[in-house]
Amino acid sequence: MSQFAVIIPAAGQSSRFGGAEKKPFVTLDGRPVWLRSAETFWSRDDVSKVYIVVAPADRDDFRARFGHHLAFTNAELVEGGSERFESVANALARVPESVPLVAVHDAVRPLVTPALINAVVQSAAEHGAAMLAVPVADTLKQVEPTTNRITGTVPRAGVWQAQTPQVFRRDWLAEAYAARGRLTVPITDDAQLIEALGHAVVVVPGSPLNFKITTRDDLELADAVLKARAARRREDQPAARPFDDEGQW
Ligand SMILES: Nc1ccn([C@@H]2O[C@H](COP(=O)(O)OP(=O)(O)OP(=O)(O)O)[C@@H](O)[C@H]2O)c(=O)n1
Ligand SMILES: C[C@](O)(CO)[C@H](O)COP(=O)(O)O
Repeated sequence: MSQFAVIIPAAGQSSRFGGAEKKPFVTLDGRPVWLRSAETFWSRDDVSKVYIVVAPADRDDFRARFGHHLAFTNAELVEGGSERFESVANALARVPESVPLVAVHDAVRPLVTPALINAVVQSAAEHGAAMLAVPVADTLKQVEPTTNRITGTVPRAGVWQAQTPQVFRRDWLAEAYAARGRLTVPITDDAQLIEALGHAVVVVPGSPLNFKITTRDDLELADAVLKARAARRREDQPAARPFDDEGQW
């Protein structure tokens, strides 16, 4: 598997999440959300470095609360920007040219699995650019925001919901970010910039369980998934063998 750097943007304002605690820093089944996302990467032999992007206002608090988690890892803190793509750009500037691939993974997608990461990194190594996504399952409606009235139904054939990781050749991503000023539409994911360069981005089937924590309900869902996974692991363990009369197995 190709070596790759990982950018974990965690510098957003969590406005849809609400509350005092930003969503990457809340505890999810005993561990911070951002840590669950980052450790799935930094435990891998094929990861060169993990760049954790944190808002300047959160930096000191992050170091005080979570700095010990970064010890003995290949993680580095990077300053975030006001937009997600600015946060990614700040980290991308730190990735050496010698690193062939860069994965960008939302800090608030803590349920990503090694199998999903393997699949999307393998595809990016073959095609230059790949991302996880799931086909839209619900009917999509266009809604007028001031009246909440439906103004149309969006054809969903061929429509997929983007996830992360999104993985790219480092040179393509650097070129795309250098050219991002030419885009006049909101930039909500990194693949959009690669598409604008004219490179094909390959979609790799993700999982509905690799969802982004956006609202409080998502946190509750993520907690339930983790508890269900833990219960399944306990069930899959061989039953402890009883000792015989002589205390022998
Ligand atoms: N300026 C930003 C905006 C977002 N992010 C990160 O990008 C990921 C996906 O963004 P999103 O879910 O939109 O997070 P927020 O921007 O915090 O959410 P909201 O739009 O509700 O404020 C999150 O891990 C978020 O921390 C970031 O690093 N820098
Ligand atoms: C990158 C992303 O998670 C792909 O679905 C999404 O675009 C992030 O958007 P957000 O508004 O920054 O959450």
